[in-house]
Amino acid sequence: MPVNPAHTALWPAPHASEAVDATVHVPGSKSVTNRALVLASLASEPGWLRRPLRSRDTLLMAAALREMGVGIEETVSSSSSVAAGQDRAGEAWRVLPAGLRGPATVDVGNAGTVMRFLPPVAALADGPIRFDGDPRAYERPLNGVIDALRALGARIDDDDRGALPLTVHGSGGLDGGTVEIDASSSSQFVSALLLSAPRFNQGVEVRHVGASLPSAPHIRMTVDMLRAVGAQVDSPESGGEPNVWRVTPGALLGRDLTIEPDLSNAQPFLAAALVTGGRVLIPDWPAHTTQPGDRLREIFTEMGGSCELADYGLVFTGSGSIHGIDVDLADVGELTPGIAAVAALADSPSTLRGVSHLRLHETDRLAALTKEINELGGDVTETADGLHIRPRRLHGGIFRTYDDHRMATAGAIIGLAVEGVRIENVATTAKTLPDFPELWTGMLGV
Ligand SMILES: O=C(O)C1=C[C@@H](OP(=O)(O)O)[C@@H](O)[C@H](O)C1
Ligand SMILES: C=C(OP(=O)(O)O)C(=O)O
Repeated sequence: MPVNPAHTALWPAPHASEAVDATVHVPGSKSVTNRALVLASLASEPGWLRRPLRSRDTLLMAAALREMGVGIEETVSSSSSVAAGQDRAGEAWRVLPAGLRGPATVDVGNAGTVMRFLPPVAALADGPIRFDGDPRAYERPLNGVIDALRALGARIDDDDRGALPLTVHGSGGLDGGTVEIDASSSSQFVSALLLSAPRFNQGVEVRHVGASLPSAPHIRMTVDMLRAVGAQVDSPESGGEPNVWRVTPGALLGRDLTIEPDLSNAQPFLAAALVTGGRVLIPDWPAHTTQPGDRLREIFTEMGGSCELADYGLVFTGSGSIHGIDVDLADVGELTPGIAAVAALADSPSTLRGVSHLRLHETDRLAALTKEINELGGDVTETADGLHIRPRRLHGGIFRTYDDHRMATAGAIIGLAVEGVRIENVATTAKTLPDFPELWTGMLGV
């Protein structure tokens, strides 16, 4: 876990001297925004994304699609068809699909969604598309996407490591068909193949053959969003075979979609209510969603809070007590850092299971959480598939983030309860939540 010397600035994490009582408007979902951008780019007519997330991961996605020829216009919507309040930020993206073409170069940064969702799009383009990214992106698994695309008819040059950098030699179309993949290291392999599949000549049948499959809600999000733009998809949830998805070839509709708030990015704010015995309202929390962050209502309730979901949003209230939890997080792995931070402050031990694949996320999250919480006096041990966390009295110190946005927000949660926590490179939250420091201090009224 190398530390980037350019990112050693220290941010004094605010300590909460009283219970928080705040309303926090959380920006749009990364996962929904980046799927919506891909689907709108593959559609046969223009579409709108309203309240898109503007963060490093989504701006990289938009830039990459533009590089391949798609028009993505920034608009301040004054359309009378937009319901009052729908466009609070006054911002939307109008997506104008066009013939996809190379040569082009895509910078994936360290965005799993960009590095996995776009090679299948590139296979549909006419011309070579080169993919490159952050050093960490070279270490993140991509073999499931590369091998599957080759099996479906694509020509790809890589260095045989099954990872970045690589060039997809698009030939203007892809045969498609049936493919077996092992997606145990990332659900994004499945999502990637499904998202572009309506444009493959034969569509696709994806058969996952690995031992386990993380992040099932994210695959359901892919299936739901495909269906919402007119794709025909068979999935295990709709009565199909387990671990098999089929997408029929066909044209996609351009939609007018308002992006839901990012519920995984709501996590630190809900955690603040839990840790301080306070209350936080997150407006626009969806009544029905495939976002994994919705599981926080149940997980943080078990850890000591209570919540009320109403038309206007979610009110989450802490009780003043924080309890440990024994929980399988395989479906909701991206919530692990925030849960670990709360667990370190609880009144009993926790066991977090089912998340060995987090070792291949933005950083090795199991190692990073163990090291950083223990450096503040904690008692965390790594298991084969998660963490054991025995709460101890913590002290201040530096909390390193390893270029991982969720490490930064985890450190901020601990800082609420522990004086003198300083977070290295809080700016790394720009990956999915550039406004995090302002939202955090705004919530605390400091
Ligand atoms: O499809 C998506 O939008 C995501 C899927 C998950 O990836 P993994 O299955 O690789 O964990 C999740 O952790 C990531 O933050 C977003
Ligand atoms: C794992 C994550 O991101 P990515 O989309 O880069 O995989 C995350 O946001 O927690």
